Amino acid sequence: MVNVNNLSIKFNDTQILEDINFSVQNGEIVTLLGQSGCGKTTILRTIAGLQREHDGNICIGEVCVSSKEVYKQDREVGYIFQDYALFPHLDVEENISFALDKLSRKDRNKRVDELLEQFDIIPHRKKQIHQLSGGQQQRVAIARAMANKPKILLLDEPFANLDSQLRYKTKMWLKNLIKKYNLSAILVTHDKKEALSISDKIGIIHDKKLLQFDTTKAIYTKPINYYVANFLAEINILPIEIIKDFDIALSEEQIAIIEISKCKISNESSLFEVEIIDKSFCGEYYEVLIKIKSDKENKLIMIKSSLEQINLENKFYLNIKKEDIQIILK
Ligand SMILES: Nc1ncnc2c1ncn2[C@@H]1O[C@H](COP(=O)(O)OP(=O)(O)OP(=O)(O)O)[C@@H](O)[C@H]1O
Repeated sequence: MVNVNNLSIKFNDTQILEDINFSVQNGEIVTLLGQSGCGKTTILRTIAGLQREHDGNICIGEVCVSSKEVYKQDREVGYIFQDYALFPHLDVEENISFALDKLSRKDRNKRVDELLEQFDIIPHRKKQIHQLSGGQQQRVAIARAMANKPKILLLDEPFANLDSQLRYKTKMWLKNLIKKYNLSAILVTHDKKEALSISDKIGIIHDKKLLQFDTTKAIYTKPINYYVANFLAEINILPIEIIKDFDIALSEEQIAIIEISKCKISNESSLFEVEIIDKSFCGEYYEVLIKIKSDKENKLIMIKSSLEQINLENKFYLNIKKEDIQIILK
């Protein structure tokens, strides 16, 4: 289990992270999501003991490891770097055994053999790193990170260098590995689909703060504000015209949103006759920008539609359900 308590970090007087709090249970996968440069990697580095200057505390299991007191080699953390950080001058076997320098030669060889077998890389044991595919390099990096049987696995953009087929397989494989060994895993990505599909919990970082930290389902269905909602889902902000007609009351701080997938157009009459402003062919569907004809704000609404069932010569309408509308903070 990992607890991050009141973590704040400055680089050269610039505040990067402020008062970050979250915890990861054993067997749990937590993903930190946020735009490039928001501080995700810095959090992983701090937990691993690589970023030593910080305020606040990191606890691993029962032990609170202020970075200066418990060094990285004693933290029981396996870190898989974004570029894998394998040693190019060492072969696969040597890369893995590098992490096991505290063991006797006999025990080290035994553990390397176990890892090569477990991660299905026996045929590659004598290969140099440049002779491996991206997927094989990643397995070597994970084998090295797992060599000392860590309690915590930190993964920085683990799928970034893999093609889409391999991404899917690796995601399932990694999820099973984390659950099998009951690890606390923290994953960093800026890919929201990846985060939703692999995580038990998600944290959204923005403007130095952890805006929301919750189970995947809760954060998706009950985002605390527009930033979180827009980060995780494809949404429309509804124009006042619609809000009034649905008899929804909004305060100054609130907006009404709806997922793009819940917005349809058809020739079936509704209160909202629409016109098409633009459409783009995207293969399986068109992205269609529409506007409610009577909307004086001229707010554009995005929908995805095959446009097949619609006769665009006739009047057509926006069909949405009141129960699909969410009221959130701006
Ligand atoms: N050692 C350092 N010294 C000074 N600034 C740093 C240092 N490490 C990181 N930063 C800065 O801190 C900010 C956060 O960096 P970090 O790598 O944690 O972001 P990130 O969210 O992981 O980004 P990305 O998604 O692009 O990898 C960036 O502005 C970066 O330039």
